[in-house]
Amino acid sequence: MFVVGITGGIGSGKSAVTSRLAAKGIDIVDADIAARTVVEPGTPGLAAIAAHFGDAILQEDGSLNRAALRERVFSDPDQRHWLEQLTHPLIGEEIHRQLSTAQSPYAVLSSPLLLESSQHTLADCIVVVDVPEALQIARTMARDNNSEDLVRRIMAAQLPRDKRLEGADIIIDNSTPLDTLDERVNALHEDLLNRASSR
Ligand SMILES: CC(C)(COP(=O)(O)OP(=O)(O)OC[C@H]1O[C@@H](n2cnc3c(N)ncnc32)[C@H](O)[C@@H]1O)[C@@H](O)C(=O)NCCC(=O)NCCS
Ligand SMILES: Nc1ncnc2c1ncn2[C@@H]1O[C@H](COP(=O)(O)OP(=O)(O)OP(=O)(O)O)[C@@H](O)[C@H]1O
Repeated sequence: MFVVGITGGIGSGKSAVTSRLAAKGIDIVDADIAARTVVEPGTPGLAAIAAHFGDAILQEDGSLNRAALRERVFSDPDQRHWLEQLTHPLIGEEIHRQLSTAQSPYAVLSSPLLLESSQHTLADCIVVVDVPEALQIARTMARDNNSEDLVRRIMAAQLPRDKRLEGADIIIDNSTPLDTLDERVNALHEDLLNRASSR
């Protein structure tokens, strides 16, 4: 399977790109979704988080209080590293499992931490969705109702824009209105079909 890694910082527009590729029948594996799967109620992942942070990190129904954990880990790098050493191997297994069932002409692995983690080794080609940082912050604040401070702390845990761009085989500019993205994604899809078939 030809695996296309799609990355970009928080709020850069990875989902905007992958939803358009999914509409063309491309199988999408999303690391953020895999990250949720491995901490669902009843999983060893969630049990380990509750044992480490205490039951106050759970909601009344026993599921993870994601907002509380987000505040916790993005204000304390040690706690973030603890969470990552627990979840990243589990997320990696889930990504492998999902990629192994992919059927489309190429498969997409979308991850905010593709270049920061070993996930990039799974990708035959790396696409970076790029926007200026000010736009990244504005779009994320509008989407998640998070403070600018929290968004900046999350960004500080990710690669800076210039380093991420250095890792790109293909760059998709997502700084213009959403209706202009279709044309760019259509061209990207043709390019990826060609790369996959000529490999
Ligand atoms: C801290 C958690 C509970 C917050 O959950 P929440 O629902 O608020 O956010 P969600 O998971 O949708 O992530 C939103 C965005 O935050 C950024 N982000 C998440 N985790 C990290 C991280 N460890 N380092 C840097 N950025 C991160 C990404 O841009 C991501 O798209 C969650 O992000 C988590 O479990 N993170 C650790 C696992 C991980 O590294 N996931 C990233 C994909 S591999
Ligand atoms: N070109 C655009 N113009 C205006 N708004 C956009 C554009 N692209 C994406 N958005 C909006 O910006 C927000 C972030 O986009 P999206 O959710 O696709 O980013 P993401 O990279 O998947 O983020 P995350 O890493 O947090 O999962 C969303 O609310 C989305 O609707």
